[in-house]
Amino acid sequence: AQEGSVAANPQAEDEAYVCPVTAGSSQLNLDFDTGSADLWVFATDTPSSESQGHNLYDTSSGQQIDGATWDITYQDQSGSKGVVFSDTVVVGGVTATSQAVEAATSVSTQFVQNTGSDGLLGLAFSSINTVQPQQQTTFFDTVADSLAAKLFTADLKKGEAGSYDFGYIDDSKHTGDITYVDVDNSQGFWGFTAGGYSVGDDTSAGGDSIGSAIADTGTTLLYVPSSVASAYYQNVDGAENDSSQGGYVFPCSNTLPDFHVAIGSGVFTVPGSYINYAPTDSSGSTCFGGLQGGDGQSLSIFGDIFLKAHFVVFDQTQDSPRLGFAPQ
Ligand SMILES: COc1ccc(CN)cc1O
Repeated sequence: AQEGSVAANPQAEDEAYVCPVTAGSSQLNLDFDTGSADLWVFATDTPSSESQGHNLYDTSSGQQIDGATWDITYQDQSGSKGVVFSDTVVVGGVTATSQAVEAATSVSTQFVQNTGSDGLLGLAFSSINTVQPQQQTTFFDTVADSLAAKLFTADLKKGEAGSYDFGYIDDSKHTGDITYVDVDNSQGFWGFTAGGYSVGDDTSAGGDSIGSAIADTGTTLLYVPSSVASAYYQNVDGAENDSSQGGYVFPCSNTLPDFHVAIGSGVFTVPGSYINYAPTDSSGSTCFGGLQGGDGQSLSIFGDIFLKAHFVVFDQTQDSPRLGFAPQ
């Protein structure tokens, strides 16, 4: 049975986490994204005007899947599209033979400009893979039956390398028990129900329920209902929701309060220091919040700001999928 571990390297400001992957004969740094289900890469098929500075997948090592194409658009309206090859993909020693590797023939500027990422490796459910006419499986689904245990874990960290493990739980990476909650994968995501929340020294997480949420390693920040974000920033001197900046900003001199949320039988904390995300400009006087209100969409997105404070188990060992959360 297979098992393996790969480093999750933070990009600047923990904007995304990239992991070394071998696809065919090519070494690539891919953004592991539990919010999508396509493994797509910058490739020798990508226009050179769009691929400068990126490691490229050499499509000559793969077998092109005849007639297969893909086209993906993300929440932030970035996206890419292209053709599909079958090749061997290795992550932390775990080998997927005949894995669909989606080679980009067009990539949006956000990805072109982020030369630290050579593509994405989707870890959501294969039901939302965009390849047509035959939908393909994610890396995890491709190897799942060969793993010692049908699960993977994410141990992302603030400002330093963490890891993704496949096929086993490394109990040295978490403290205390793992709290498991049911997953609703009807929309292809690792969906769960978040309970009440609280702010600062009140660790009760007794407030209004946050509701439906997804665990999304491919989203940088933590997006909650606007009422929750508003209640949080009532506790931050000088905070304002500045549409020209894209959300809540505040004087960087603040010490931000912790954010606590009930999930299943547990209460999970995001340190206030994690919510003091980054300065909005080089003067460093105004800072952008790591916790933001959703733009009206119904799902809360528990992105890296939340995930990097915890050890998270993405578990398909049971009859239905579940998520596990533990303090690191
Ligand atoms: C533009 O950068 C990205 C856009 C979308 C995703 C997937 N949530 C990951 C990214 O790194």
